[in-house]
Amino acid sequence: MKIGVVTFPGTLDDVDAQRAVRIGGNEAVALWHGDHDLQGVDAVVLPGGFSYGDYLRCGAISRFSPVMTEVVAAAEKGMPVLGICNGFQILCESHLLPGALIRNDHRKFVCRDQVLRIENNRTAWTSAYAENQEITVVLKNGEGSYVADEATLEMLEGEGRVVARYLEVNPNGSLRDIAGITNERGNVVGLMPHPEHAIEELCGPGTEGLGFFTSLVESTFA
Ligand SMILES: NC(=O)CC[C@H](N)C(=O)O
Repeated sequence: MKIGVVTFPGTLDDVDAQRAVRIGGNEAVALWHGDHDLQGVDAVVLPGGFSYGDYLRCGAISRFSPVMTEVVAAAEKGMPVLGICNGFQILCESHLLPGALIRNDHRKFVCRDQVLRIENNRTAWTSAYAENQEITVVLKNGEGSYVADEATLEMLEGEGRVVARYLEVNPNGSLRDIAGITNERGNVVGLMPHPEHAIEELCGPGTEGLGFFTSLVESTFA
């Protein structure tokens, strides 16, 4: 599959995401924030970083990039989109996912290996995992605390749309330990931790993040 990886001014993890896409058996296509078309890709990854310097709120400016008009339109038609960390923030700002990411409750940037439970393996990006599989990946953010109103949280829980939950430690004050969510259709996933940094034994905490990049090959969304 051809997976586009978008670079915004200030993006940090686009090259790692492209590498993860390739190691996952897909072709990586570099997309730019100013692009007006998606070059025929089958799916898009919005990678982590500090797009537009995190001004206003993380992701608040990127949401208005030309490429996001295309990504939102394609996602609404069912194209798989994965937002990692800053990408998750952009997806919430774009209203492709509900809720928001706000400053960590302890007010410090956090960087650690984080254990997660994959609670929904029926999405385009998580089908390679077993239900409730526990994985360890990297977490690094300043504004990673997931918040939503009670009704939205109940809806997400009731519809099984919590994709991943923090285990052992809640690193940022996210409500209900939420680390990642999906939209109703399961094609759009936002995840605060970074699976693209856990794909090779040589660096990072093992290879348990790779499933996010191999799922699409087998997925019914493909
Ligand atoms: N690793 C990231 O993508 C960081 C996202 C964002 N800049 C934050 O600090 O929360």
